Amino acid sequence: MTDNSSMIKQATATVAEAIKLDNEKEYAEAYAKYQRALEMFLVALKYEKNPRSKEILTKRVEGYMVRAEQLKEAIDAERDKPKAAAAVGNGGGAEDAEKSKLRGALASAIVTEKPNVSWDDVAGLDRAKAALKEAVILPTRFPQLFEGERRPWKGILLYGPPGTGKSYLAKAVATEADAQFFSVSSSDLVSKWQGESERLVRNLFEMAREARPAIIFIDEVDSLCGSRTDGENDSQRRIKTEFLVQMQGVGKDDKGLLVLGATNTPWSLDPAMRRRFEKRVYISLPEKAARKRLFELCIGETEHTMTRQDLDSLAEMTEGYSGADVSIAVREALMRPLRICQEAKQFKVHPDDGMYEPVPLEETPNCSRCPPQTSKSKKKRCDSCGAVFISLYDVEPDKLFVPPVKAEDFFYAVENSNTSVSQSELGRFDEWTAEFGQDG
Ligand SMILES: Nc1ncnc2c1ncn2[C@@H]1O[C@H](COP(=O)(O)OP(=O)(O)OP(=O)(O)O)[C@@H](O)[C@H]1O
Repeated sequence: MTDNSSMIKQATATVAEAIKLDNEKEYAEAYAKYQRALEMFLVALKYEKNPRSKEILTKRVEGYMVRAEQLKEAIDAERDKPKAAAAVGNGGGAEDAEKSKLRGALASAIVTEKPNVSWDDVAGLDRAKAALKEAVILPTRFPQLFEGERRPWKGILLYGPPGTGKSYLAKAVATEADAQFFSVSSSDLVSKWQGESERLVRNLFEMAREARPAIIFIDEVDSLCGSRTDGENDSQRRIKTEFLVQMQGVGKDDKGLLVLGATNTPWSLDPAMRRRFEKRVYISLPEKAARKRLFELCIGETEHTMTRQDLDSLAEMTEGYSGADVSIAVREALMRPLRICQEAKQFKVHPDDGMYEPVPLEETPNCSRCPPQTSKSKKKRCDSCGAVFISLYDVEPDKLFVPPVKAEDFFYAVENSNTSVSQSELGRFDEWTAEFGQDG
């Protein structure tokens, strides 16, 4: 018998015990057994090669998850009853204290304040924006659009190469949505809260449910729900199971709760997890028009002397760049005037306002009559053109004229930069999109 079939056999035996306990109304024990069985089934799923068997197994796992979720709700409700009574009597018990400790820990792992990124700050990605608006804006603003069988998306996965704006888009959702936003990095959850993580996950969902309408954003969702079970320890498996159970609840009847996930490696997601994200949107490298917009956004209000045509050429030259690559090239270009200031050995004085403008090193001297700055001759001013031979630190701070950034600064920065995403990586995303996703 292969290892996998023995794992399935064990899981089946454990689930049989869970069902028996369930029938005997021993719900807490039944829940624990279901969880254990689910952990084993998930490992088995990972190693199952036969697509048909995989599908059957996934359906079974989902069925058990539904039951585990129902039991959890019943157990929680039962547990809350005496707690509510105790709260009336003496202000809460040990369980409350533990819960608030966990929530305190969680508060440091989640970001709830609103960022300041609007839809317009995100270049391109129109279909992704439309899907997110459908999920988070329309249901609260126009609930009548979601009557009958038309239900908003409950789980959306943003996937794509690094630096394409997945987290940035999530920030736009947080800014624009009229909902409480909970943002967690799953690598943080896993690494910082080992042992506690599964309860933290449960509390995270509880807090979000209480705060509905709410959005839970999980960055690097693959590190929480990946299928790479090699080296995965018990605690990680339990987090994953808890997450799947919670997500199953979201898929069912959690009105007003959206789970937004982001990953650079969608293929490493557990199949069961992948199905929880019913909408999977590819956040691809930006097209030319989006790259042009990215240049504009990254330059913002900074003074420059570029024409529309220069911008067009830059957008053309940066094919294959991610949004993050473009923003790094722009930052590089924006720094070039600072370098001119720092390197300058000569400044021109503006006759109208007395401001000092640095002369780029390669353009010195300013005129043919400028005195040479040798060890013998140290004349500080040119009588002919008025250039002054000083360094940046000799200029009064309020007299410094900052040279605007020029097109050549951008061309230089782009020519000296690189794309961070390889063709082979892109191929992998295309394959995954064809099988499981859709273009953003
Ligand atoms: N479409 C875009 N519009 C505007 N800015 C973008 C866009 N894509 C990337 N950027 C810029 O690049 C930076 C990095 O993007 P972000 O962190 O959102 O990428 P990511 O896809 O989440 O990457 P990773 O997967 O590595 O976390 C952003 O802070 C933003 O400045």
